[in-house]
Amino acid sequence: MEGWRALIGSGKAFNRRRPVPRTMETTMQDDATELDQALEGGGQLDRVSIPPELSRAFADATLTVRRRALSKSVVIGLGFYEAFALGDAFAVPDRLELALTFRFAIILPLGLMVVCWLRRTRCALILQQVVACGFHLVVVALLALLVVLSDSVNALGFVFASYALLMFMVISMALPLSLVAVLATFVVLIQAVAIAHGPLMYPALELHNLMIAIVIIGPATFANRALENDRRRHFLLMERERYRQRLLAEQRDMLARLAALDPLTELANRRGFHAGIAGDLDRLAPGSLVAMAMIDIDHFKTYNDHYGHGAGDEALRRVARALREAARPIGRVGRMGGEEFAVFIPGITGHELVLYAERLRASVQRQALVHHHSATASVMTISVGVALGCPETSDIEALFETADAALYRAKAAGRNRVSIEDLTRPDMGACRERPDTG
Ligand SMILES: Nc1nc2c(ncn2[C@@H]2O[C@H](COP(=O)(O)OP(=O)(O)OP(=O)(O)O)[C@@H](O)[C@H]2O)c(=O)[nH]1
Repeated sequence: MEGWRALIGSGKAFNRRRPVPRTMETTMQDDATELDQALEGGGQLDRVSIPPELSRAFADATLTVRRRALSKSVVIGLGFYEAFALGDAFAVPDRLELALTFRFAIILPLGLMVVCWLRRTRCALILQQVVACGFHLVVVALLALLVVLSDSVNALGFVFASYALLMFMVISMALPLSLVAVLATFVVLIQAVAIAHGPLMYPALELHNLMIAIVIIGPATFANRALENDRRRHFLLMERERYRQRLLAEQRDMLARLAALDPLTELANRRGFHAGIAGDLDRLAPGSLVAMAMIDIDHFKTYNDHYGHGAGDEALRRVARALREAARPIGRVGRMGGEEFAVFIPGITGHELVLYAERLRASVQRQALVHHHSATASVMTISVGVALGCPETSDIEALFETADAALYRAKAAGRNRVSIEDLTRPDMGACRERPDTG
């Protein structure tokens, strides 16, 4: 059987592939175009829009990144809060004990609890964002309390620290802009209260508070938006790449199928037919026989000459349909070129073959395609040459050649008939026919 496969070549997969509906390909092209458009839109400040049907996928794809950003911001924030304990001696010398209590007895355990919770929880992202923001706001509130309670002017340094903290939160936590607005409002209000009750009774400080807020919140929001746009662009690029890969694979499949198909009759062409035979041989039970039928339409040239090429094409389609029907369920039909067809019949016995070949011949005659210029009959007919062989002892080339010779004999004997050559006869090979159970 090896020799057969070697001759048939490697195109085995073509026939087994499922046809892809044209609509799927078109849809994927449309999707890729929509993604192109989405990628083109959106500058640094304009939000890069995600097509509505992808918004869920985008949310899922960025969920891990956003969750990680939250716990990272709390961990990094904690590092800063504890490290800056050293500055308390300078900022609030009169409230040093309270400041250290805030940092180590409240902020540290609370922060650790929030980090643990953020890493474990699977609750809605917005809730996690609110909790993480809440933690940072507690820190801002405690610093503000120190400003209020301390008599040291240096305590006002905590106002600046709070704005630095706000900038860090807005940039690092991948927050939605609505939450950024709420967060910023809280920080500004807390600072306003702290300044109003702080150690320096200087009304202009409130104005400074607002100016600092604007200077900090503006660039921080810009950075937040730019990072969000980067996340969106990255997602869209990945999606577009995925669509294009799928489209390419579908187009490759379609090309392979087209390369194996005869466009006129939609039967396998010579290449597809050979590839199909390779698959049939793979599935063949050991010791089984196979047959090849070569089929040629009788007096097709005169049919073309008298009825025209268009009618000839239609006749070829009708013959192909008739053969495909008659060859079922075991035979594989292909168009070898011109008005020549072939049927490969795996797992058939000599006795079955006689009837099978006759069925092929009769199927075309039954079409009753009027052919008044045929020297054989008044309707279109075919001649069939069949070779029965054993894959273990003879090769596919020999089967084709023998079937061709049988076809020649059928033509010479008057056409519209079947001629069978048996390569499994004791003098020609070692295979034996299975007992005919029919
Ligand atoms: N309409 C049409 N005609 C085709 C096509 N391919 C080949 N033919 C014609 O098929 C005819 C084959 O003619 P011949 O090879 O002389 O055979 P024949 O007339 O059938 O004679 P016998 O086979 O000896 O019975 C030629 O006229 C080709 O032009 C095709 O795709 N469409």
